[in-house]
Amino acid sequence: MFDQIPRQRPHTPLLDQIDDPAQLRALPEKQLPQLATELREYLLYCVGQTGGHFGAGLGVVELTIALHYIYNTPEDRLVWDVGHQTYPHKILTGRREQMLSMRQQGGLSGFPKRSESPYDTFGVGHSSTSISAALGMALGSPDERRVVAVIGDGAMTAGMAFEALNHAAHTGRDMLVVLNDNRMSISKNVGGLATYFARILASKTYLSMREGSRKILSVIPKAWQLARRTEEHVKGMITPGTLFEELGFNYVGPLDGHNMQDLVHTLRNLRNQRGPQLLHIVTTKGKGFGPAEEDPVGYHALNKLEPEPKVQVAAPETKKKGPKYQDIFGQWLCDTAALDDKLIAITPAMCEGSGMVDFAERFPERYHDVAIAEQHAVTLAAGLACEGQKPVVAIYSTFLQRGYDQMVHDVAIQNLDVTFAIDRAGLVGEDGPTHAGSFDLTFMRCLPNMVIAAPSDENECRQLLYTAYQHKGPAAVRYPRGTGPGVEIKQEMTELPIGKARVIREGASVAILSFGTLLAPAREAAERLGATLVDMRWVKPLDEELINRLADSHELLVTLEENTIAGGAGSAVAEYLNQRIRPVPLLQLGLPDKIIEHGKHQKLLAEIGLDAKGIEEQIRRRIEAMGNNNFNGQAAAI
Ligand SMILES: Cc1ncc(C[n+]2csc(CCOP(=O)(O)OP(=O)(O)O)c2C)c(N)n1
Ligand SMILES: CC(=O)[C@@H](O)[C@H](O)COP(=O)(O)O
Ligand SMILES: [Mg+2]
Repeated sequence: MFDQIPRQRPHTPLLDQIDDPAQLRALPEKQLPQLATELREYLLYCVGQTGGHFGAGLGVVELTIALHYIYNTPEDRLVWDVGHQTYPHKILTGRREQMLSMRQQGGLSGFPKRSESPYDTFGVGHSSTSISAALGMALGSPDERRVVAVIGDGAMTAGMAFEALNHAAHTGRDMLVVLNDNRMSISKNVGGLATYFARILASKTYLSMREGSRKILSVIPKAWQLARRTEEHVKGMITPGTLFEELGFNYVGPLDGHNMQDLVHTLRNLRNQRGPQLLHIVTTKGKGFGPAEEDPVGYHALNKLEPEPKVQVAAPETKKKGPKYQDIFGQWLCDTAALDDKLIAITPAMCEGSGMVDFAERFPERYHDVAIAEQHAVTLAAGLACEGQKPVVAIYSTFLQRGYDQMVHDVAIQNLDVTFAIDRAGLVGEDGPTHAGSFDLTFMRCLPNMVIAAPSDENECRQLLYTAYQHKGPAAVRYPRGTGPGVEIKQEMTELPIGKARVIREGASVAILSFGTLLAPAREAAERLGATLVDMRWVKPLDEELINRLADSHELLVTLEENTIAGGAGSAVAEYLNQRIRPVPLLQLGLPDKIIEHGKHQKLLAEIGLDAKGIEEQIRRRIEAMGNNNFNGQAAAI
């Protein structure tokens, strides 16, 4: 057990010999526990240096070694669910010396990524895709290939996982699903499935008998079939794997997921079993690092350790960071719930990240963590709205993609009073493209009945959340990961006019129409260009009266959004301008139509021209392209 995160690279002589799993498979089995110790210590050191996902990887150190030891990876396919637990996998598959580049621009992705390694068989990041992908690989491969999906108890709560289990059983294809049950999602895992798993683990009779039989089994593999027949006779008494058995899987478990010998022997047996197999292992999230075992929520992810101070110096007065947008939402939620008992808040397993811990504690009867079930979260809200409640769905932009049909079919078409608080809108930095909220303005803007707000700062976020909540119909407010520019937040909540923008500065020739939090860099660019600057506030409905006025009095309109340009807020303005008799040149700035890899958020924005300098430069290039003689405006002269 480690209780400190090593700040110097630990001595790992055995691990240093493993540059690929073939070298791992050449080790005598008795050396595997030592390898696990070294791998765990190296993982602690690396994540201490870089930050990133932490507890989940510690929990699968033994499993990762056993899987690569028994399966002929990458020929045999190993598909990880979510993928936040794959740092040990990356270390063992040739990337040990690249780990200090984790989640940095140009460095390793924090999730499996096909372009990064042949051992990363499937790109993940969103949960519950592993069984589907693994089955697809199995059906698309020669029979002799073995395919394994590793899915957590949290990811197993998503409907998609059961869609895949259902089909896998139908096909009867040989495959293994390893259910890594640590009783944790990011928060504690919730729901009937979690309770069911807990009952299995608590069934002492089952465990002692199975433990006993497995002890025999592990040394006499041939007895495996005999014991299974024996077990059939007692199955009536004990129902640990019933759920999966009834779905057509052969259930094996629960197994101690940190017992290397059991894992190796059981996987060796299972590798040769025909048909769909499910191995249920029990692990501890954060295993081997005391503080993470004690606080698996807090150690789900880790910021990189501050370098140890050479000498104790008073920390310089650094600018106090403002609150995170998630906490502005959480505060608004509690304040509004105190005023309106019809408010019910829903999160699909992202309580902490959505800023809802306080709300959950203060209003437990009006708080629903529905587990990893975004589709259900949205339609649950629709059902609540049918009964006159005022549900608020707190959801990351990227995860809302999973509940889009429900947003269309169950909320927008029925014009139900559901408020969507959409966090992580825009680029999210180190989590990369699987987690970026790049598309929500595009996929929501086309829905009838929706109103969509894009606040530009912390106070606007609070006021627009209040306004959207008061609106009697489907309403969305999208805001980014992290903190804002640090404006004063008015406690008083005011209902703002829907579809009305606010002019920030009057200029000439160029008018910048900013949608959301890029208003800060836009302000700098506008001042340098002498341009008009507008905080549009609403993507839908647009402030058409103002757009007309600006189009009549400026030579170039510029839209700005941290959403894909394709179909985004700027496209809404373009569609509106197309109706005018006198056209006006329009420049749409936003996320380009390409995958933007992981890296520091501000650096990524600068690279795509969405920092102040880039915005100004893109506008100047457009002015030049218009031909300065056609452009009499002041901006051309600067
Ligand atoms: C569709 C989707 N929703 C939410 C998340 C956020 N998320 C990342 S990890 C995680 C918990 C996963 O729990 P589990 O599968 O049990 O893995 P563990 O962290 O316990 O190893 C969640 C909710 C996600 N990645 N994908
Ligand atoms: C793996 C996963 O999907 C979550 O852990 C996600 O990375 C959380 O993102 P935030 O750090 O923005 O809450
Ligand atoms: Mg879990």
